[in-house]
Amino acid sequence: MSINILKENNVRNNRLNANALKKVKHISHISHNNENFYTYELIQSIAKFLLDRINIRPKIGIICGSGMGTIADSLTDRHIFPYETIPHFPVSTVPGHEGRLVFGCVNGIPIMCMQGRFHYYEGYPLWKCAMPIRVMKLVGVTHLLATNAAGGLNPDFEVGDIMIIKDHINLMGFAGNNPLLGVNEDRFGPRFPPMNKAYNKKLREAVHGAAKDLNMSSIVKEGVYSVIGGPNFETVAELNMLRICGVDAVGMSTVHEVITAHHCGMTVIAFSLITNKCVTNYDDHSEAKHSEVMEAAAERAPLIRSLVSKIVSYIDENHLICTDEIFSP
Ligand SMILES: O=P(O)(O)O[C@@H]1C[C@H](O)[C@@H](CO)O1
Ligand code: HPA
Repeated sequence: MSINILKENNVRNNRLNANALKKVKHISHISHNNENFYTYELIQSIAKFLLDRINIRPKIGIICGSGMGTIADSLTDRHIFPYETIPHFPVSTVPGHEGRLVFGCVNGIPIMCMQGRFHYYEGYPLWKCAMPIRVMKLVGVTHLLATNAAGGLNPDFEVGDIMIIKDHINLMGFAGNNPLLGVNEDRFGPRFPPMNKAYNKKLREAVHGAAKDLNMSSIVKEGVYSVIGGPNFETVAELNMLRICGVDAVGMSTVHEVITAHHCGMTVIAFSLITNKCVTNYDDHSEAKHSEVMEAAAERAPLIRSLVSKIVSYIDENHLICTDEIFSP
């Protein structure tokens, strides 16, 4: 390669790096600082910013998993806030996560929906990934429905199955990483929140009921979700270890949101769409791919929308029955 071409390449690379740095600086999201700078008052100001601009008061929050953004697209009377237009919000960087808050209605019931979530592997500390849950809380949301794409580890699970999450194993928590790290904000919840009832039993039963009504019981399962930090998919040995530990599906999200929501007294229901079967055998040459995850999500989009719509109606009609499981902040 001639000296001139090398020089041109250098100039070009420097320009690209400078642009990337500018973007990172602009979105100011790369931080591994353990100090949660989202004070109660700052979260209040974000909630006020949103409430000042919408005329609905949602009690139900939804988080769209990878490739499941059509849940938000199907809301009626939508008011959309791209994350970069909301003060102090991080931005989404993952394909299949549009990166906006969508307010609107499902069956006339007001909803606050994250069309795109934040993952630890994007470079955000967990307290930052989970911050929108506290915004939901101060907007008035009492019930959270979290969805995600996950790899199926239980050999009985097929691609396209939906696993209602009955419990989780917080692997990142085992390593000391938790969205509640740092000084506790008592106005959100207690220093040491219990987690044995994180996934509301009545709502889990209601989802089975909804699945039955929709004739989809055969694809709706229940199980334990475990979170890894990502972004790499798991090794064979890691997956075999998780299976021995009782894990049915593995993913890279949701747990930090559920912990934060349960901490501040929200009632939680969550489900995983099984988008790929985990490779637990060295002779199996298939590999997990994000494109496959997105395809499986697109395929199931209509069924997921129907299920979400049933769950939302159930919560709206019955939400008072769950208040015994809420501890007040
Ligand atoms: O946001 P979710 O948990 O649905 O996304 C999963 C985990 C990774 O972000 C990605 C891998 O394909 O999908
Ligand atoms: N592992 C982790 N996260 C995932 C997977 C997986 O197999 N599929 C979708 N998200």
